[in-house]
Amino acid sequence: MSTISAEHLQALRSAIVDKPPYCSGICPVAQDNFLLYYTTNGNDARRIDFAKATDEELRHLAEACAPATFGRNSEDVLDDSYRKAGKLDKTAFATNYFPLDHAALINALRSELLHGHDERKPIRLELYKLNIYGPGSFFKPHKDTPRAENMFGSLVIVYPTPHEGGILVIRHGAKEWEFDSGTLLRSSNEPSLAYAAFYGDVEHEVTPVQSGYRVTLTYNLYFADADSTVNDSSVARSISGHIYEQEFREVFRKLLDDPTFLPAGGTLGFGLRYQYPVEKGRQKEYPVPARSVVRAQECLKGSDAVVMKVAKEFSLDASVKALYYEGRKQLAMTDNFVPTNYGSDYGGNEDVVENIARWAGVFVHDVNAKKRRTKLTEEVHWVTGIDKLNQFSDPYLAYGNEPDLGFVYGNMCLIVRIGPHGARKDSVHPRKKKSQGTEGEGVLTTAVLRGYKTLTLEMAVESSIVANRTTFPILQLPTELCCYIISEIDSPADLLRLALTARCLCDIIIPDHLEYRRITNHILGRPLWTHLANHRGLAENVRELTIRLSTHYKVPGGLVVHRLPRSTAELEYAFLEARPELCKAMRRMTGLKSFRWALSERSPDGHDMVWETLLNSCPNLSELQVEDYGRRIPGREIPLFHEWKLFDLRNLTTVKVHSMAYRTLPSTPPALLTRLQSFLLSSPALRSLDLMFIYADPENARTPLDSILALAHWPALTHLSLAYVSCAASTVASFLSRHPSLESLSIKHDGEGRFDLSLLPARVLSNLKSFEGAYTPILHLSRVAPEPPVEVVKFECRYEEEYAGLARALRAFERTLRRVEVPSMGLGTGEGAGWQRVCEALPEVTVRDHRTSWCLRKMAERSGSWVVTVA
Ligand SMILES: O=C(O)CCC(=O)C(=O)O
Ligand SMILES: [Fe+2]
Repeated sequence: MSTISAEHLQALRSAIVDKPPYCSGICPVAQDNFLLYYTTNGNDARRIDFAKATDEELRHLAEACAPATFGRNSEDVLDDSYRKAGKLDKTAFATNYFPLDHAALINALRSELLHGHDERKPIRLELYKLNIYGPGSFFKPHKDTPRAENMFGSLVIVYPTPHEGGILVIRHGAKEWEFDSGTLLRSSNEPSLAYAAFYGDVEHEVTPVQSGYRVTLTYNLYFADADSTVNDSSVARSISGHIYEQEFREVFRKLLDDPTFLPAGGTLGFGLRYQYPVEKGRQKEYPVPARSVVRAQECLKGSDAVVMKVAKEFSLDASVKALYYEGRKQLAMTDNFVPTNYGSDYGGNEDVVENIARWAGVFVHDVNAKKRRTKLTEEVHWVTGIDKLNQFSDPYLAYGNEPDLGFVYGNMCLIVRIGPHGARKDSVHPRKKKSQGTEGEGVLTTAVLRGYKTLTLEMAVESSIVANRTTFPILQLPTELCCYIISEIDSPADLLRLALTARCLCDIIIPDHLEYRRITNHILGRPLWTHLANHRGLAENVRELTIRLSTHYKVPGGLVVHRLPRSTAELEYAFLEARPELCKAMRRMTGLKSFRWALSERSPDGHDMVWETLLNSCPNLSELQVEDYGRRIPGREIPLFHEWKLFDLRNLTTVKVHSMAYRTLPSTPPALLTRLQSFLLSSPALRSLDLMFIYADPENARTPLDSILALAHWPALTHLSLAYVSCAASTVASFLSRHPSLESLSIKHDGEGRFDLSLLPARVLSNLKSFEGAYTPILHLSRVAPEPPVEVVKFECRYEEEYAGLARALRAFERTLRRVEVPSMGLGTGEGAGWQRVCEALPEVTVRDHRTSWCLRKMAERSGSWVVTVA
């Protein structure tokens, strides 16, 4: 563990006391630069020379002015208890003073206000207003309204008209500075103007003028062009800024030389003192912009810039990081913002922040480190605290029974890593060290390595690289190859792990891949379809596309909430309009593997446009999940579900088809089975099958699966879920005997054993881990899977008496059973007592009740002998 004394921290802290967030001074100008022409009634103009203006002339100017307004909540308001001053808009006057003509002033602005990269950027001034503060005029504390993304501050020029008071007070953090233009100008022997320039995010006020007139010109300060820089190295250096920086440098150098200061190395944290932009604005036409901490790092201001500059001079590893909070404690620290909107990838309602730390960064000040048994904890010694300036909150989808929005809170900070005494120049960087080993063990997962090794092998063959091919460092590969490897990785979790091994990978993987791997959108979320259609390279990175019926959706860059049309007719129309755009986007998704669609709209062509697109443009599609909640509308020619081209798709590994399309049809349409049969039988690689068809009379109508199950052989099948089906017991028995690989089996609503397990040979399902079904099949379970690895049983209860039998049947699984789930427990009946019986028979088992958890919780309180989890 690194050590640091309170005095050491204090020494640094006092050396980094806030650098003033403004610059000010006086600037000599030629005698004839003080002229102002202003209109008096819209047509006539008057001339005033501020170098020798009389009181009478100034009073006339004040009378020509309108009362000054100010911005409040994006409105211009007039309120003379807040601001009392006169103003002229820039169309009402002309001056012959142009600040840009005065190199001394501009150089002072650059060198004192701007830092690093920004110091050399060209700046643009925009004249904003003329203000006149007569006796009693003032402007209460405020921040100026930013007028554009590249506006960084304001400049105030004060004419040399005698005045007392009207002091500009600037505040930032707990500090305060004064710019007393009246006194400054009085002290000058040559004709001069006073100036003050400050950052946009600092608070300032003008105290009441006691006597005379204070006349100002205000300017907005912009970067002229964010990408170009001025190649003029003769920028004047501000003496005061220099002294300040020098002091911090000296204190820091002394500490680094001191063998008692972090003898074994360690990490210093600095709260940022200014607010920074983080949006990279990469995806201009798309509403959700990409963010990066690097964007903030490029434009550090004031003391933040000094810390960074000095740390870099000492070759220390210094960078801006993102911090994520658990409650009020910082918990995870990452090299960049981590997209939090992966929903189930983050374990749903589980602790998102903990996962951010585990996957994407390090834990900081982690009180639970022992419990988590993680080595990724980095102790940060905070030199200065973190305030709210750069706080952010990121939404994520929390999956419970219904997806819900959750928020993760975070901030940014500046981190400086320091090496052990004696090797101070080699900064400590735990994560980097890790990835310098063999392919970053423990960070890269098998999927990454698989892609990586395949590639290096291919390269070796192609270019006869023989030596040391398995430790080929990924970062030395040409960018295209790197991208190729990245595109081989499907899992967002793996992508994130790889991204966080190096900043340059982060910049490619997060915005271009991670954000696009899984997309969930409403079909009417058209900006996204257009965006994907226009960006082939990004669309190719989509692996999973979900179109569902909800209000919020995960799209690249974040989550969006769609407001949907109210009426069905409007919705149908909007839907038909949007569908070609969806298809256009899908045509670009050549890497798509999974397509999920929860439908409610019915369409006259059975959505064939969508299925055809999948057939023709998505050769890698292996997963299809369709939930059709649409109703048949009487009198409308709409093809029956089984007629859709959906059933032309082939070679799938996961198929889920739930349809309520037959809710209004009296019985099973035989044609469905022919299409369904050829569809399923041409998917020999099937691993997961989930079928449900509901008919008008769900108690009696069942989908007969005999002909399909008699022929099917899916050697890889592990998951089978069937609802509202029937099949002869002998067919069931032979089908299940042919599928010993099954790990999870669910038979719901089969009308009391129409999918009858009674003839099943003993021990056929020796891999079964999870079973869901009614009472009768559960009674057969212990015979079918006698060496029971069964861990989860879901149960639909129908009669009171069944509980006793259930308790007995489940005892066979006592050793392995972890959970019993009760999907549809009713209230009020004798069920409570029944469940109590089951639970008492299985004291180690968790009972999970999806709907009426309060009922079980009540019982748990009473009995105290069993565990209940609330889903
Ligand atoms: O006149 C000054 O010194 C400051 C004026 C000001 O804060 C403003 O116009 O927003
Ligand atoms: Fe202001």
